[in-house]
Amino acid sequence: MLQSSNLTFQYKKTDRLFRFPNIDLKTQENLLILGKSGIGKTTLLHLLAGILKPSSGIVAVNNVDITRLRDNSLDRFRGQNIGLVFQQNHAIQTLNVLENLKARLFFSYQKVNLQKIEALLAELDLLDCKTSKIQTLSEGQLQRLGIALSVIHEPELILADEPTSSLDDANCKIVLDLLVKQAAKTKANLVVITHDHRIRPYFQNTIVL
Ligand SMILES: Nc1ncnc2c1ncn2[C@@H]1O[C@H](COP(=O)(O)OP(=O)(O)OP(=O)(O)O)[C@@H](O)[C@H]1O
Repeated sequence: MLQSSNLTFQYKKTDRLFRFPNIDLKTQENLLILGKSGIGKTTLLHLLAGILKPSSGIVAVNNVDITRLRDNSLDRFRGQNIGLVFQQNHAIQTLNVLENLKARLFFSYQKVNLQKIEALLAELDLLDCKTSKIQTLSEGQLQRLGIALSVIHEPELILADEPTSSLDDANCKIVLDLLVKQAAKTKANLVVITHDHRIRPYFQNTIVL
């Protein structure tokens, strides 16, 4: 469950104060946040992930107000409860696909379960490249690895930043289907921010910033 209320944010040395609409998602509900470039979508996503601290307001993930957590507790909470899908690939280049997923579980304070990793890789059509180095993967494989890294630890909340904007219609559908399916499997809230209106039909809730 994700809630935010009265969220405002101001970057240091700037005048602009962002005010964001309240969010209240029940278990398994998903949310699409739409808005034009520069409106503050990534800023809001970073507030929901606890990467930025708001100037005011709260963000509660599974009833924990993450704005009140101190650095170590916040890192730990985020590692265990939040999965982030970035536009750019965030895999560790010196590790192969399997090692990246093992590392992700390790940093989430979870036991490394090879069967679980391989099952997810098979679902995302990545099993054949489990020992491949990151720099040898195709764009599509990298994208699917990004999804694998964001869900392997079965987070309560999956946050995705523009996961489809550079994709053609066929790949856009593949990525969205995977995200929605993975979120449903672990009963997670899925929040996607984008300016890509093609993905609107996938979502129960939409906020336009
Ligand atoms: N670290 C920062 N310091 C000062 N201003 C910033 C910082 N990061 C972002 N901004 C400004 O805040 C505004 C909102 O940025 P943000 O990245 O949240 O927008 P966005 O809606 O995600 O845009 P886009 O769709 O282009 O990625 C922009 O005007 C940006 O220049």
